[in-house]
Amino acid sequence: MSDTPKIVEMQVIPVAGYDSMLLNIAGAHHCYFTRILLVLKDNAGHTGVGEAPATGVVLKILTDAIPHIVGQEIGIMNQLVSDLHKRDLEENRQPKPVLPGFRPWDLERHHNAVAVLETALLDLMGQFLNQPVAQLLGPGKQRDEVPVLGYLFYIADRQKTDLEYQDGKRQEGQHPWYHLRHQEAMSHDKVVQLAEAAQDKYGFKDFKLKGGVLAGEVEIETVRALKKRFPQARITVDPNASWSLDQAISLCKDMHGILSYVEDPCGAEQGFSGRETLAEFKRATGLPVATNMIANDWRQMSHALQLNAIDIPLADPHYWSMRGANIIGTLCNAWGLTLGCHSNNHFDVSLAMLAHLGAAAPGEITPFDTHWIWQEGQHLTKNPLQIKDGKLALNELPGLGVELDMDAVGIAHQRYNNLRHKDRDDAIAMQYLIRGWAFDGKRATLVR
Ligand SMILES: O=C([O-])C(=O)C[C@H](O)[C@@H](O)C(=O)[O-]
Ligand SMILES: [Mg+2]
Repeated sequence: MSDTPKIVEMQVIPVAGYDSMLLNIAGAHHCYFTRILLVLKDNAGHTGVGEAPATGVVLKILTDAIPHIVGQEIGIMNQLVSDLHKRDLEENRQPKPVLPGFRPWDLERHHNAVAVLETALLDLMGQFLNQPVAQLLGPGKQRDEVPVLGYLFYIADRQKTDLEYQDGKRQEGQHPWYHLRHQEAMSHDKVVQLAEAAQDKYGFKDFKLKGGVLAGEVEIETVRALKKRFPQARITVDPNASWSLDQAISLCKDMHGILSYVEDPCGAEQGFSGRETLAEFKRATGLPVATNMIANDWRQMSHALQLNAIDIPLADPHYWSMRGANIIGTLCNAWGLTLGCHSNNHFDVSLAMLAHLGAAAPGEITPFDTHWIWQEGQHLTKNPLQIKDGKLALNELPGLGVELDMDAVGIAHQRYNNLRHKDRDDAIAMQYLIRGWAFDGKRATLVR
């Protein structure tokens, strides 16, 4: 009946890259971060790719899916994606226990497999139709360039560990960013210095500070220092819901004109859900609220919207999926909200995913999060997109516009295979700084 290319091969390739000792509520980033590449080949000679965070669960779901995908036509991509979604739902039907070690990204895991399959299929479909993925989403391509923000972290002293962090040794003619991103940065001045280097290298107009690390008052001072140095910038802080509602209100109520919006300042407490406390925070401070913690699927989103708890959903295509996140963008545009995008450490396939998502978002968007500046230089594709002038510009190619560099993929895959800990666990590096350190979503990482 139909005549679209058939999928002839599906590969699930876990890969690892280097990271800096970035601090967040869950601890310190390990010297390695891990991702999964999903690679589909069709009988028209095209290769479709997607990237997702690497976890054993997602690897298994994808590997189990191979016999269901190979041999199918890309023309039934919607059905292939929804069948995986249904199988995924079956597996996740049992309510998940909320464990004491439950970290922000644990919420998202089981959606990653569906999202990465959809991305690789969209990439194939785009190549078949000779159109960029952005043209296949919702209203089609709305812009050629997508604004991204400078995502800043406090950085711990890697020399207190025996882990294999890169030292970022200064090299003749190299931009200072490549050195600074590996060095300790725990003071306001050091974070401002990081922002200056990132701004100089990538042209950022806006910044986000990852909080939940030091006392809230100290983090707010860092925000003030950033705003003083970059008065035109939109600045936000994200303590990943570690502040109490009262604390969040008292820290932020006088920050109008300094904080443009606040990301997950507080969360569930005393019998109230995070959606309820964010709604109260918004009413009490009048500051716009962004989230990647309490509106991560349609049911959560409906509660968040009914409570008027959020202004900026950070719709990450790695768990909303490209099309799901695009629908959030459409909803934002129609309802007076603003689309943003969450990220985790990622390679350059994900960078292209963010670019296409942003390019297809109708209306105004807030600059997207991306961790790419911490990884830039470790590409897995030929000619990765560049952040210039604080923006990601789409290339002219169809699909996602990426071509894997299989030598680089092979090295990153070998690196993954050699790892003892393959799933993200920020407690490992953190325990070098504080013996026996354990995650507590309500206590800043270093306030122990
Ligand atoms: O906005 C966020 O919550 C994030 O970017 C989540 C990430 O996992 C971040 O906390 C990190 O990289 O440590
Ligand atoms: Mg966040």
